[in-house]
Amino acid sequence: MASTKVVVFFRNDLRVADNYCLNLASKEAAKAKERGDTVEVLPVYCFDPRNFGETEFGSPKTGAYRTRFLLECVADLRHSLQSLGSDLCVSTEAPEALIPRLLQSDGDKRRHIVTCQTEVTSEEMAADEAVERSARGAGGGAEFSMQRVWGATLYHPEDMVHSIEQLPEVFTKWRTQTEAKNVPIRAPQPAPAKGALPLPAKDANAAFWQGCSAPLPTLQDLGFAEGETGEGDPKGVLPFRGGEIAAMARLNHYTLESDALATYFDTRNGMLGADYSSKFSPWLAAGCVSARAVHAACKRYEAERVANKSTYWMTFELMWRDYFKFYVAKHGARLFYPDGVHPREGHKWQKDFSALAAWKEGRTGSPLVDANMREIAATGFMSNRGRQNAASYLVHDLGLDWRLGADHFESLLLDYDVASNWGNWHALAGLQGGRLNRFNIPKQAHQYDPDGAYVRHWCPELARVPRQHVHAPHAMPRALQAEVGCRVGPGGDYPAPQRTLPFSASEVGQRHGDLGGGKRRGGRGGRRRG
Ligand SMILES: Cc1cc2nc3c(=O)[nH]c(=O)nc-3n(C[C@H](O)[C@H](O)[C@H](O)COP(=O)(O)OP(=O)(O)OC[C@H]3O[C@@H](n4cnc5c(N)ncnc54)[C@H](O)[C@@H]3O)c2cc1C
Repeated sequence: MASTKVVVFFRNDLRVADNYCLNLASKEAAKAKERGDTVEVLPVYCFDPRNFGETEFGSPKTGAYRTRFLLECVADLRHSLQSLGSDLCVSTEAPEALIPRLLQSDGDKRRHIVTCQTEVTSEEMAADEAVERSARGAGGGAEFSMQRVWGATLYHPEDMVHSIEQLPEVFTKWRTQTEAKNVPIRAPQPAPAKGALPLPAKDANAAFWQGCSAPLPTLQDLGFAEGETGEGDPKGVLPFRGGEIAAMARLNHYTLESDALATYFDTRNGMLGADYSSKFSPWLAAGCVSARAVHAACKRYEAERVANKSTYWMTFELMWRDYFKFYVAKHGARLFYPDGVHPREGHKWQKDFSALAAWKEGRTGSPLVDANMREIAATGFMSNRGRQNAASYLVHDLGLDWRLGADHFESLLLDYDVASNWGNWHALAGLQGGRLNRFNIPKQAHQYDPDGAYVRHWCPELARVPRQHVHAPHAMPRALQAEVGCRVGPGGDYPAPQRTLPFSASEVGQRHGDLGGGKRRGGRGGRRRG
């Protein structure tokens, strides 16, 4: 009798519903059974040591908040797989070390399949190439195939107007083409049926069973200090919990339970509270929910409640997420320019580490930037409005290397996604062509935090600063500073503003006109007010 083994190598697709690799495995298992083969489906998750070291700029590659969230996602996935009659083998080894051991077996006629979600970024691609090399050699003559399945986006590349190689360089062009041609969004698929993912016999495949009975690592096993829990400050927008069940609860909350989706267009530039935006991003990034499942929930909401600009806008935002994935897939790697020199502009980015430290710690003297930087440091989350401003400040006001900012976000963000993070930073740094998106921070602060409620939330030293000074406390007379308990400057309660680069003549129009208004993105055609 022949034997088939299918390894499902999970990474950023930590769910059972609408999981293309699990569906592939269940189909392969059904075919093998039909042929009369013995068949094993071996779901695997590795806390890959490469993800728990340091980045090349010296930040923890995966900070404590995201690690805690990830541990919850993996625990939830294991539980869901068990309820389908399957299990999850967990390891702290690199996948290319573990997976070959799962494939070792006796007998002559063997088929080995390793399936994983297609990745488009360098480190992830290198990891699955290493798995492919080691797994191919492991079976001692077994027939081997590595099956990468596209699953991370709303649109499938095969359905698009153009191939990824021909992706328009500008988001708006891609979006309008996609909408004009009515490119279909595939329907989400259900989880495999109970029993569709057969496990090995209990006395076979010891390496697999060992990984299934292994408890999940703790934060300390993954290198975090004693006492580090990865829990964010309760002042954060939401107590994010990892896993598919929590993702579904949030999806239901934002749509049918609270009707927040119906006003999303008007609230999406907020910074305080749970429902100004969907907060789907951490679950999307870990793959606890697919973009297609979010889209399907929005369509259901439209059918049952209301269809308006807000309900459309959620799909619009998911298209941004898609676009960055496709853009990175087209251009490759992390869009790094190794010496910091952009080939088009010959611009040399600065590396002023004391200014960088002040930005990271939220003591730049610009309250909007500081409040946002303190929020991300305390919780692992920051609103889109905050990210746009904090990034613009680092790049255009301080003139620092954009990669230092992207690296810091990579370390801290709960929703870190390689393409969305590096793609947004790259765009904000003005490296995707077209107009430079420099934000006028004081103007943004007055527009999006008119009463200073947000900056006071994260900068308690501004608590008693009057509304008219809250975004520029340094401009308060000394007597008023003393009266409200906020002395500005060295040795005081709040820092004086850092020295920032002047706006150039060509930016003045943007500063006072263009950039004060709607939510914008980098790149030509980035205007966003509908
Ligand atoms: C410098 C910078 C770095 C960023 N890094 C990341 C990141 O690592 N991971 C990440 O998911 N998003 C990133 N974003 C995009 C955006 O800020 C977040 O997706 C959003 O704030 C998450 O909150 P939400 O789920 O409530 O968003 P909502 O406003 O509710 O949007 C719904 C979904 O649309 C997608 N989306 C919205 N805006 C964008 C965008 N600009 N780019 C890509 N997708 C978008 C996200 O999947 C989001 O969950 C970054 C933006 C900037 C400016």
